[in-house]
Order: sequence, then structure tokens, then C-alpha cells
Amino acid sequence: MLSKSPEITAGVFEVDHPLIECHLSALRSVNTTPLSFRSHVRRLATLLAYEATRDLAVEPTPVTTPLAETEGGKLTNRIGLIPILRAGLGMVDPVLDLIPTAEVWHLGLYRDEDTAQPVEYYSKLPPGRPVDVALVVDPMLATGGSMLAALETLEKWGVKQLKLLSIIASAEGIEIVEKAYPQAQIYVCKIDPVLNDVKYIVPGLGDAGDRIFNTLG
Ligand SMILES: O=P(O)(O)OC[C@H]1O[C@H](OP(=O)(O)OP(=O)(O)O)[C@H](O)[C@@H]1O
Ligand SMILES: O=c1cc[nH]c(=O)[nH]1
Ligand SMILES: [Mg+2]
Repeated sequence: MLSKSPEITAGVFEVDHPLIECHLSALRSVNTTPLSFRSHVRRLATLLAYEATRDLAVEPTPVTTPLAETEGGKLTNRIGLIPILRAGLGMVDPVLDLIPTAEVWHLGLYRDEDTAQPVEYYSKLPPGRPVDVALVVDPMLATGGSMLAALETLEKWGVKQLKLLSIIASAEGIEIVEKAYPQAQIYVCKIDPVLNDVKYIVPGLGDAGDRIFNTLG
């Protein structure tokens, strides 16, 4: 009999792994083309998702192999994959490859360039039918404003378990989100030390959405 209900620990997890280190370096580089930028985002999202899904509940399920009956496992809960548009879209396919049964619910938020405040422009969550576990994906967590706005929407929807996946977060953004949502699990590849005067993460990687979609101008 499988016994797979690992303990759920809230907090911030900076995932330390040689492959993350290498792909993140390539992602940061100003010389990385949009084509490789997208592929490094996908690889990093896969590695983050592997860590972030470690404690998902699994229930036993019978499997018939060509040779015998055996016992396998299947995910117990409804999993929602929540990309914050636009940049979060770059992390959807790799996570969906790992969890093909996940429901994808998009949240449209952009950061006003002058105020750095989040502006919501898309949300179509069906009232009364929240997922059990939300994996919120956005490569960048800078001031934390966009993530906080997304979490507020998901909390109102009724989601109980919140898992946030960002490739780079700023130290101050993470502190703000952790304080507001101490029950959330936050998975990041790297916590960078500062925001500059226009609230970009330094050293960071620039504007993730523009680099994914080749809209730097
Ligand atoms: O923590 P914050 O200070 O809120 O900043 C982070 C947000 O900014 C970026 O999105 P952006 O507003 O550039 O939109 P885009 O994905 O459409 O480019 C990023 O992908 C986050 O959503
Ligand atoms: O450094 C940052 C901050 C916000 N959004 C980004 O894409 N990058
Ligand atoms: Mg952007």
C-alpha cells in the first residue's frame, strides 16, 4: 500500500542545483537570443516544478503491465496552473508536460511602467469551483505587487494551497509576499539582492516578457 501524503511546509525554497545554475546564467546573459531564452525558461520551469510538486498528494491506483497487476499512484487533488500574463506563459508548457491533467487558468496582469503597480486585465476564474492546489507561474517577482494581486484573486476564488514558482525574485519582493501569505510555498531559482530605481531586479535578466516574446523594440 502506498503511503504518500508528505508534510506540507510553507516558506521560501531557493532551489540549489547545478543545472539551475547553468541555465540561469545563460538566461541572464544579454547575448541570449529569444529562441534560447525561451528554452532556458522551459528547462528552469521543469526543474522548479519538480521541486514544487514533491509534496502533492498521491493515491493508489491499480496498473496492469504486460506481465502482472501492480499498484501505481495518481494525483489526488485538482491542480491549477496559473500563469501570470504575459511572461508566465513561457513556463506553462513544461509544467503541463509534467502534470497533463492540470487546469490552466490565466491571470492577466501588467506592471504600470510609471508606478510599478499591477493592473489587472484578464481573469475568468469560474466562481465556486476553485482548484485544490494552485501553481502560480511567473518568471519574475520584483516588488511582489503582481504576485500579491494574483494571490488575492486566487484566495477569493477559494484556493487552499498556494505554490508560487518564479525563476528570479528580489529579496524585498519575496519578503513582502511571504509576510502577506505565510501559508504559501515559494519556489525560486535565485533570490537577487536589489531593485533599481525603476523597480527592475538587479542583476536580474531585464524584462522577461519582452525577452520571451521578442518585443524589446
Ligand atoms: O513584482 P512586480 O514588481 O509586480 O513585477 C513582476 C511582474 O512584472 C513582469 O510582468 P510585466 O508587467 O512586465 O508584464 P508582461 O509579462 O506582460 O511583460 C513580470 O513577469 C511580473 O509579472
Ligand atoms: O526585473 C524585472 C522586473 C519586472 N519584470 C521583469 O520582467 N523584470
Ligand atoms: Mg514585461
